[in-house]
Amino acid sequence: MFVPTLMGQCTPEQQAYWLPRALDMQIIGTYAQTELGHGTFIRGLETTATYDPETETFVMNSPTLTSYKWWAGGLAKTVNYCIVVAQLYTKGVCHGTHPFIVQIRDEETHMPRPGVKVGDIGPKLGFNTADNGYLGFDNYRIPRDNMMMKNAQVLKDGTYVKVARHGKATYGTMVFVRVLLVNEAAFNLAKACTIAVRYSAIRRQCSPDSEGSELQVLDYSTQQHKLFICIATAHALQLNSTWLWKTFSDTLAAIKQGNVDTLPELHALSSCLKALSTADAASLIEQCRHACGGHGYMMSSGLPYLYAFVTATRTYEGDYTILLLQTARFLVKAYEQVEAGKPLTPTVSYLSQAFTGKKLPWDSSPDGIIRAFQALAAGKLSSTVKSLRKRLESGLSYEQAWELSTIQLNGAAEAHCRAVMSQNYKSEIERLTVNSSPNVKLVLQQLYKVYLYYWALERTGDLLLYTSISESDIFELQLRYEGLLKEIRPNAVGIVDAFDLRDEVLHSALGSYDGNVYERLMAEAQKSPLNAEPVNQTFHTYLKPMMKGKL
Ligand SMILES: CCCCC/C=C\C/C=C\C/C=C\C/C=C\C/C=C/C(=O)SCCNC(=O)CCNC(=O)[C@H](O)C(C)(C)COP(=O)(O)OP(=O)(O)OC[C@H]1O[C@@H](n2cnc3c(N)ncnc32)[C@H](O)[C@@H]1OP(=O)(O)O
Ligand SMILES: Cc1cc2nc3c(=O)[nH]c(=O)nc-3n(C[C@H](O)[C@H](O)[C@H](O)COP(=O)(O)OP(=O)(O)OC[C@H]3O[C@@H](n4cnc5c(N)ncnc54)[C@H](O)[C@@H]3O)c2cc1C
Repeated sequence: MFVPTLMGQCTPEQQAYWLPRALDMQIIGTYAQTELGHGTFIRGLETTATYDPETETFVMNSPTLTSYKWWAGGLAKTVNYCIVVAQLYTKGVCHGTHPFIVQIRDEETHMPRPGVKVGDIGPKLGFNTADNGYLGFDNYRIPRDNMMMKNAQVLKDGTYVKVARHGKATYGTMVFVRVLLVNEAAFNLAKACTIAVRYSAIRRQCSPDSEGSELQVLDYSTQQHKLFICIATAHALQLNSTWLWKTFSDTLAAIKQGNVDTLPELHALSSCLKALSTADAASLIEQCRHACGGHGYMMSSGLPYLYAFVTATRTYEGDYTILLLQTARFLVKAYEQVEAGKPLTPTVSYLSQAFTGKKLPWDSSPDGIIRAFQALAAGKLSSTVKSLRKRLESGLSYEQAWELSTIQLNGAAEAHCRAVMSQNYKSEIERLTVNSSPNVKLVLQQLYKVYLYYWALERTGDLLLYTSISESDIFELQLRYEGLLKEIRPNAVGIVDAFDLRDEVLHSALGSYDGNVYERLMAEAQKSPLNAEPVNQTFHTYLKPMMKGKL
């Protein structure tokens, strides 16, 4: 995040100085925004940068324990510079949070600079190869030029000048990384399902009739139900990530031309897609582990590591709930635009036809299911706005009414995001397979249908509320879903092979291409230090004395 922030928040002159040094690794940096006391609420950060016109420096301070920076990757022992987000004070006025480039260690000795307190935050659920750190300042001075001045400047005399056209321009790196994380979620989920599907083709368990041989566990319908949604979701996330990247690039190009009109929609999209893709990837990776039984619990399966790595993405770069609430803000505004008869931006344009007051007629075709997801999102949004307004009418402030409605707001944002993802999944497959063979088309269509049927069946309660779906429609959809799993089964291993992930990347005894699962599990077990000697010394120190009653 260090380099993208240099690119996004520095003036051209600052970039010319800092970027070559960072890209050449002459300096190593990190992004230190979160503090012990605040991560989500950026405006509540406590680190201060107070401008002193006498010396033309900023004085950095950590006034409280909770103001210590906490979490930045590589901060503890690796980096010598970091981007510090701090409350800017000049001429006695606080201008809110701004980013600064701060040298924290000597470039030769790597010793922390006087006035800098830096260390490691300790072991975590995962990410233990990263030295996430803490950082505090005691009247530590940095040159005025180290304020990142693309979006706001402090002149030599201390005058504050706002440059950016959008109030949240300094949040740009977070938006960029949220966009990248959707791709990251797809990649890691593809790894997990490659491991679990390959293993399920090797693993045999139980024989339906006592005479016959044991079945590959991949032949069980419940196993297919666990795994094929993982494959389908990996594709859904990958295609949505490519689409989101294009939306991001288009917005960035517009911003460079001085047009910030599409930023709110990009923020709403990157927020909900980051939230849903990381949450879905983490829970489906855990599902892949379940699908591998006991061996999935081994570190050598690769799955615990993948889970620990990906579950963090649900939190960092904006917590799941917080980001869905950002999308909800955008949706409530879109609702008001529909009421006022104003035009809508592309990804919410479906709302303009959605508030008919009638249930959408159920249609079980893929397009029909996508329309149903849209109706569901619109229905939830409409009920949420009603709740919000009822609370306002009862005399509550907007903030109070909003807070009480946040469970529903999150539900509406999740439904909206699912509708957007489903629509993109379908249209991207159609776009990308125009020249593909009929077989490739067929398989990809089977996968997106799995995605649509799975989520329709997961949301039958909502569909009953907002569409005319009947009990027999649900029954018919369930049978269709189960039939689809059987159609996919013969190609399942081929489909995950097509992710084209090398054994070195999978790093799994269960998921290697050659399928030598048991040999690899045994070889990995041999690496345990406990296998280095026939009798461990703890036998003599503790067990034997205990057994002889001498402890
Ligand atoms: C290139 C390198 C990265 C590679 C990554 C790729 C793959 C990963 C692979 C491996 C990973 C390895 C290492 C990475 C590990 C960890 C890195 C982690 C880093 C971090 O976590 S950095 C810290 C991130 N912190 C957050 O995300 C904090 C979350 N909080 C916020 O974003 C905001 O504070 C908020 C909660 C959204 C709200 O802010 P606030 O100032 O209070 O504003 P509001 O009053 O709520 O809203 C006002 C207004 O502004 C709009 N808004 C808010 N944010 C944005 C935005 N970003 N852009 C545009 N507009 C925004 C908001 O919608 C409101 O608009 P209104 O019109 O409704 O008023
Ligand atoms: C592995 C990892 C790496 C990280 N790397 C970095 C880094 O390099 N640089 C950096 O600056 N930060 C980093 N972070 C910090 C990360 O960005 C924050 O942890 C994240 O933004 C969440 O903020 P928080 O920890 O303050 O959670 P909190 O905001 O305290 O969240 C706690 C709970 O409260 C809820 N909550 C909070 N506010 C509200 C609200 N307004 N409405 C409803 N619910 C609310 C949340 O949903 C959550 O359930 C990293 C974190 C992790 C786990």
